[in-house]
Amino acid sequence: MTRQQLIEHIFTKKTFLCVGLDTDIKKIPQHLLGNDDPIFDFNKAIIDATAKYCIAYKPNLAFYECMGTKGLSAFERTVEYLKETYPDHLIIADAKRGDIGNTSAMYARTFFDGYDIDALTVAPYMGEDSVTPFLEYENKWVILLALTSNKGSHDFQLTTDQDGERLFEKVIRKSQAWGTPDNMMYVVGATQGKMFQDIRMLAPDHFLLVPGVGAQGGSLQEVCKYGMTDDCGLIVNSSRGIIYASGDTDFAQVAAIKAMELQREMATELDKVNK
Ligand SMILES: O=C(O)c1cc(=O)[nH]c(=O)n1[C@@H]1O[C@H](COP(=O)(O)O)[C@@H](O)[C@H]1O
Repeated sequence: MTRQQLIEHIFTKKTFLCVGLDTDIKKIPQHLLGNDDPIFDFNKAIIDATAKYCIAYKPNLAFYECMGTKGLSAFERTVEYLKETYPDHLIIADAKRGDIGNTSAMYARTFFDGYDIDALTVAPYMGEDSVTPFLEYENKWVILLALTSNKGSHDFQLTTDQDGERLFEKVIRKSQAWGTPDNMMYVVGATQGKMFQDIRMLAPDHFLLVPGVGAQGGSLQEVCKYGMTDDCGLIVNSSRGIIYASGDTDFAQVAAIKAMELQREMATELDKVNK
């Protein structure tokens, strides 16, 4: 999906919501557990219920890989279902990959050739040659970790070098020589509040993938106030806050309500942008 297509979907549907498919067999409703593929059935119901309120889905690979071949098969079926039924939705594989160049090339082949997924989260800390193999694919996106939502983001990302530059700033500054706003986004946690201002000074045009609203307590209003651009420039993810809002037979309806609530707030924010 191109940047222009992504922007069009956002302004047409009046949403920049990404629903996180962090599907945990221990958390899905009991009544699905007797099915042949409960993880896929759960995902399908969530997708059908929320598709009109979002522009992206983000399955996190950890939740599938921990179940071995069954989990990977559920992941593959979910991706196939999305591509067949909702081809306009961006699919983000949240795998946080990155390794020496020839190994990164294998990860890129897996996600961009094999699964034909639109976007992949990538860790930047092994440097340029660990990231560039992912950038060789047309109309695919690398989403580089910049300033994450968790407490541990203070351990390294917020530390300063002798010139006063923070590590996340160095990541954003240097990586702009590798990719462009047409093929690279940055992860910035919704919990980072005013830090979005600093990010926008360095990356005024890049899309930001913003996890951390809902279960982690980040504020959508604050993210929009400091991070939104004329092109929106934001994809805001919520996983647990939507998919586990009910643990009962009504889980999909309740997920739809939660997604709709976020979509309405997003529509209000998008109305403030001159487009
Ligand atoms: O890369 C990510 O998506 C990510 C980065 C980050 O800084 N924080 C973060 O929570 N995530 C992911 O975003 C999702 C957040 O899930 P919830 O907290 O349940 O909405 C999980 O899949 C996390 O792995």
